[in-house]
Amino acid sequence: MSLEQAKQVAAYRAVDEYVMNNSVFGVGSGSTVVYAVQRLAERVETENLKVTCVPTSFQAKQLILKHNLTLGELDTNPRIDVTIDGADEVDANMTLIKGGGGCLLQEKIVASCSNKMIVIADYTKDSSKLGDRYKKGIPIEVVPMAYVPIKNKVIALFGGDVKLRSAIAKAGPVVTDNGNFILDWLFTNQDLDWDDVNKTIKMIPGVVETGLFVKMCQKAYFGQPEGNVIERSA
Ligand SMILES: O=C(CO)[C@H](O)[C@H](O)COP(=O)(O)O
Repeated sequence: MSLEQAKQVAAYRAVDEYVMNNSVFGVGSGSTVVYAVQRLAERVETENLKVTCVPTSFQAKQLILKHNLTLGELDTNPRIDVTIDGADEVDANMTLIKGGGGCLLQEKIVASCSNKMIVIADYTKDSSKLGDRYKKGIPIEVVPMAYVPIKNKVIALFGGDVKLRSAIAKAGPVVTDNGNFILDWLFTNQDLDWDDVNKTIKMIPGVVETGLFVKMCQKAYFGQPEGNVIERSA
């Protein structure tokens, strides 16, 4: 079974188990979420479900519109029943690294407004400790004018290295949906207290959000190479 099929089985399982009629659904971002929205669209069609979808990015909004699902926003739907999102890595304590796709800020806002946050991922995201498998570091969204001092402060506080994320189809840095830059912090100490790290980095002026999701996710589904799905709960 391919990696794509592993993503699909995890996404389908989560949507089948968690999305209910007359509910508000937070739509995460990334390649795995594409399968979740596909499955939701099938269920809306066949079961005539009424679901309002709140996006976590430009990509998520486009997915919702493409499938003719009902688009909502936090102004009108400040409480979300369940958000289903991908992750770059999930550790044994259900701490997540998110933001590989650069959408961490809106993803964290929507997750923070959700009664439940469910992660869907293929088996390569399942780790014991953060950094075991995901080698691109922890994303930090920053106000552009502050990226150099923030980079220096993170290194002074916690070590490792920090890279400004470069765009691929554009010269220069990635600019997020919110007009900010992304720093990727390549940490070397895997035994840090991630709750403390998250809070400390967030206090640096100019930091908008970190890709550390601590105590936010209740359940993760990992699609396996054999086609089965492994579940982990917080
Ligand atoms: O956090 C994210 C985007 O900001 C994604 O959820 C994360 O990068 C996983 O993406 P994919 O499902 O493509 O592996």
